[in-house]
Amino acid sequence: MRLGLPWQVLFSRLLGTLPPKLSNRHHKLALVEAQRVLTDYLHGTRAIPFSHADHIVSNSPCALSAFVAQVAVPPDAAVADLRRALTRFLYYQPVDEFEFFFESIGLPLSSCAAAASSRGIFLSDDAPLLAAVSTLIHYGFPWTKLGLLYREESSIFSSVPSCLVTRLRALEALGFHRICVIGICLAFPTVLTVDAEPDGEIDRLFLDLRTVFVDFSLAERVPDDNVDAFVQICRRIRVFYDLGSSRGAMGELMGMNLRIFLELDEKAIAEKLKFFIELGMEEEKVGPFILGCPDILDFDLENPIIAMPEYLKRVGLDKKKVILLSKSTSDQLQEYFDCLLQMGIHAMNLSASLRLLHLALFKIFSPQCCRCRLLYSTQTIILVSSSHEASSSEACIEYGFFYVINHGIGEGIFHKVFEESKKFFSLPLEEKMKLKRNDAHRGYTPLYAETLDTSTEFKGDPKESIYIGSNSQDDLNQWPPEESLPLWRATMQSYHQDVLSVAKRLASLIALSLNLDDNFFERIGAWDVPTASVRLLHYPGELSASDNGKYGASAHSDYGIITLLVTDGVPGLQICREKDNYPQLWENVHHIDGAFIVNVGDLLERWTNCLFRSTLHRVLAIGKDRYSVAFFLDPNPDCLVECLESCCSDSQPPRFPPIRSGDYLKERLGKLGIFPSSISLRCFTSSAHPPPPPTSSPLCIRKR
Ligand SMILES: O=C(O)CCC(=O)C(=O)O
Ligand SMILES: [Fe+2]
Repeated sequence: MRLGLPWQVLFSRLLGTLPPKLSNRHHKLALVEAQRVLTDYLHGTRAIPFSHADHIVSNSPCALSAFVAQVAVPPDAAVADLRRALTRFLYYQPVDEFEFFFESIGLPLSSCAAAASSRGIFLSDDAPLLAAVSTLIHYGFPWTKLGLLYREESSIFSSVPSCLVTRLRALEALGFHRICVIGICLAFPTVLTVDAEPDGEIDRLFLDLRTVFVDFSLAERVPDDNVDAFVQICRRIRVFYDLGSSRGAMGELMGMNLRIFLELDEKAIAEKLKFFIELGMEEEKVGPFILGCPDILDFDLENPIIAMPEYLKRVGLDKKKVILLSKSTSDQLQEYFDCLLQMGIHAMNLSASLRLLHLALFKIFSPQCCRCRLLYSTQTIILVSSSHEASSSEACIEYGFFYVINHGIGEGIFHKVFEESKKFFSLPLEEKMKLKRNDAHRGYTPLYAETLDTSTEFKGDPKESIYIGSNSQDDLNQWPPEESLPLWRATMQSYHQDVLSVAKRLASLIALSLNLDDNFFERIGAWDVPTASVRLLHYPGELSASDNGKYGASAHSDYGIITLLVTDGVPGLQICREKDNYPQLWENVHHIDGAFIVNVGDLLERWTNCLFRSTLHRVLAIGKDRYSVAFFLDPNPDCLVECLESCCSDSQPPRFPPIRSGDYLKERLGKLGIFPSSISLRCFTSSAHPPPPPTSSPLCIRKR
């Protein structure tokens, strides 16, 4: 039976003071002596291992004070008398050892009372608990943190030690070092309670943690003896799962946002997640959403005051326009604002603008949304299904990169293309080389055969690819033998046809956004000779030592009108918005299932006099196999590319002379050095290409 604490002691604890039995000096002395006496008692009399006894007593100051308070000693007693009195007291009135134990492992008084209610008072009566504690301490768990495990999963302390060891070793086998394992267990105590089932909750959690700590090298960013830092990081990760994110689906997004887990406050992260949940966003989507546009975490969501220009910037207005508007009168501002409202940003009360702003953000992911802008990140989403010319032009101006969803191509089709692509790239090299890229620019390019950034000292990008040109010039294409890949040809032809139609619709939207007719490109004959190609790419995960410092695809901009890219979800694609800045700032382009990542090519940049930006991009080699499928839409070689009237003025004269698309592409591809300069450009399209030639080139009088 447990002995209750005397009421005076309980009362004094509540008040945080002790009965004034001893003078201050004596009280301190008594505490030191009590610590010694109790440690000896627990070890010598109660047979607790010495190091445990020491941890227990030296980490339980409250229980120790309460103990001293019960012992009647004359205020001027000598040390020897003090010791004798304490020892005698213990002899007649044994202490509740659990109270000391729970306090020492970091559990508050209230929880230790509850936890101890069903136990006796002697720790040695609970052999499984002592065995579990020994196992954990022996592994390296800090004594004072064991409470984190007990509070959540007290069953750990009745587990068979060999099971605990097996679970700890299983974590090590996944590539986590010991301190990292301890951090994971302290933040996710359940992992010590059951073995991971394949594809079960714990297995999927490990998958994410492995991606973050090992693949994205988070573990290397933390001193390897700092358990607290690992616990904190894991607790920040856990916030996402506790608030609805799916285990097993978050690793890469988390890996791309290491800053959040290294720096931000756990509570602040939780508040941001809850903010969107309260707005009505599905819990499962909130985590990916925030990690997809992490700037949100730096923004004060609770503060309802936001300046109008700031607001306009955040709803996606071009910065230059905002600066102009900031100089306008408040009436003009209001007028402009009303105009924005009519464009679909919802009727709003200014004081509630922030809330609505986030509603607008949230809508991006809601299926019924009619207008989509992702306001905080590099990403803009356009729905192709209705006319969104305003958004498409802002996306092209601001970033040169944006996403397109609701384009009508089902994920099943992407899946098939990736499946066939993987089959092709896994053929023996000699088979693939039989389809080596021909003069019509169709066929296979092996690893290292191309360097997109010709200025780099590293030659040969570690990627392989195959081009498939338009169906109408099918005779120029090169197909793998039907016996080895029976579905290949039909899959690629049908994909080509589907994406061509999306790309043309997108080009119409772009034309509309430039105040041109939606059939502008048709009218000028840009599509007369179909010059569009699908390019399947494979970046091998295993790289050789000589690949050190190389990018899967080195920095480049694409040549043509637009590129529509889909990836298998493995990260790596990055863009640099200001290529002339030093150091260059590279931003990740995240994967969105089923969305095309679209970027503007150099010819569209020339057409628009640099209003639309052909953004520098590259692919990191992250040591993982990566597959992507690009679709390049270019104008027919005879098409004249000259500055659009709507894009120049007296103050903004044309920056580039008019040029035939074919001549431009020929010049650029010539610089790649992979084609004889005499080849006809009629039959091939542009592709991923090296960075622009030096400004001395007549073809490229770039200003940005
Ligand atoms: O693989 C990717 O994500 C990008 C490929 C690319 O930029 C290109 O082929 O031009
Ligand atoms: Fe590219």
